[in-house]
Amino acid sequence: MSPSTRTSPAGRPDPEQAVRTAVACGAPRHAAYPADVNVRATFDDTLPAAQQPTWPDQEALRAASAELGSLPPLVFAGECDILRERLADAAVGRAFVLQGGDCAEMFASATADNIRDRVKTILQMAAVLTYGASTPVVKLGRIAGQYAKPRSKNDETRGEVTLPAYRGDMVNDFAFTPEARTPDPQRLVRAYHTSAATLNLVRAFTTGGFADLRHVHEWNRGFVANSAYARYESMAAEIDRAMKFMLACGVDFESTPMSAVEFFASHEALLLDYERPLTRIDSRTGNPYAVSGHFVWVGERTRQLDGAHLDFVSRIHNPIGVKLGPNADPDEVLRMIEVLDPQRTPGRLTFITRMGAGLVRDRLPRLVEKVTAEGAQVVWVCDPMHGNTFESSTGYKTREFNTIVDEVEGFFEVHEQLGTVPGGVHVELTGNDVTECLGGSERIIDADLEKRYETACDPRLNHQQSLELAFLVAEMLAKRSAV
Ligand SMILES: O=C[C@H](O)[C@H](O)COP(=O)(O)O
Ligand SMILES: C=C(OP(=O)(O)O)C(=O)O
Ligand SMILES: [Mn+2]
Repeated sequence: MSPSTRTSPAGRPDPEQAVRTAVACGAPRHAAYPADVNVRATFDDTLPAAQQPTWPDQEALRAASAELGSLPPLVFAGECDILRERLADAAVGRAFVLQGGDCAEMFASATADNIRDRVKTILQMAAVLTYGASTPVVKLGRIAGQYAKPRSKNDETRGEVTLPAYRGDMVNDFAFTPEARTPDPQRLVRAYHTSAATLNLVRAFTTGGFADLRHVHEWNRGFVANSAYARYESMAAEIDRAMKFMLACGVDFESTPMSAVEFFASHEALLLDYERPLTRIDSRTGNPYAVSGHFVWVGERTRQLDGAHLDFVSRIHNPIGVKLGPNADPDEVLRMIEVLDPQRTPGRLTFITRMGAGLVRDRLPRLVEKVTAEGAQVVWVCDPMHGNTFESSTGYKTREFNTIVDEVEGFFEVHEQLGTVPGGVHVELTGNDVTECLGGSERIIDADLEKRYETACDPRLNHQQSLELAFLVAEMLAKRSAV
């Protein structure tokens, strides 16, 4: 029997063998996947993968992986292609990206109210940013898949007790008991189903009338009606006039994009035991896509050039991101571009920089200069959260609102000086009135943090702080488009 016709024990053509044969015959890597093959077979399992859990039960892991491999995709490859086109616009300043949501989603928090309030917050921010930027805003949730966390320590100690660190609901439970902290592969399957339910509701909210710009604008007027936010009243009034102008011109507010908006799902592609079985061949093109979300990114702790995460995202055709911290080496970043975007496909690659407010003006320019000189047209997105985390005097992991704003300002200044495009912002936020980040016009102080500190990992901007940030970023954008 020739290798290409060898059959699996079930009597069907052996897909893994077909892939091996195609690769051996010199087929390019992406063309090597026959259309009905689960591409898992082709990932390089020998590469080091940082930040993976130690699953105690390998048999249970195999079962969970097989189950994930048989479940339908959460997103359609065609939607990922549309997002890539939107991101291509953001790379050249014809759109602006707003990426936001929880640091760590939790199964128990995937309720209708929580999902609605998060979507509502993002829609409100997007409306303000659209006005400031005078361009469409690409709405990208950290949602429906953000269930795995990299950690700086493997263990957590409380008093005399040391247990494995919480690594996200996809891996273990936040409760501090040995049972809860033991990684359980069935959680991978639960993450899939919770993501499916979340995405279903997100799609309903964003296409079923909830996102009508007239409602969104009314919510924003409610926000500025609070005297704490009076300084944003003039921009809200300008938007009001613009809305009335559109109405007078006969703009149909029932139609797309005034009422049904595009909303995309993203998360960190951290857990390869989740991402690999959820990678599928697009029947239209024969190309592999991660179908766990429209956009996935590789985090600061897992972006090693010879590591399994960059290898994974190099093989999928989704638009992808890589986080870059203050120690990112410009030459390393150029090599990343070669691996991840060899064809220089517009919208394919986003760099999400998280330098810290104190370093952004010093460290970002050399990266942007080198990448630009190379001719790569990436999207530059500012994550002003992850470089600005510290422990409060009361022992909470927190961030200061003004420092977050300062990093975004630094990001805009750098791009202004270099004549390059600030393509978007990436924030950890919730629609709830939590007290996790300090400051903002509500003046949250250290002593407030204990009142509603609900995050399972990093501190999020609450609803009001998120809107306030949107108004401030809109002002920065408006200043830019005015010159
Ligand atoms: O977003 C995630 C955190 O920054 C990351 O998980 C590290 O957090 P840790 O230092 O609490 O482990
Ligand atoms: C872990 C995260 O970020 P980073 O990889 O930038 O630290 C995150 O986005 O939650
Ligand atoms: Mn985080």
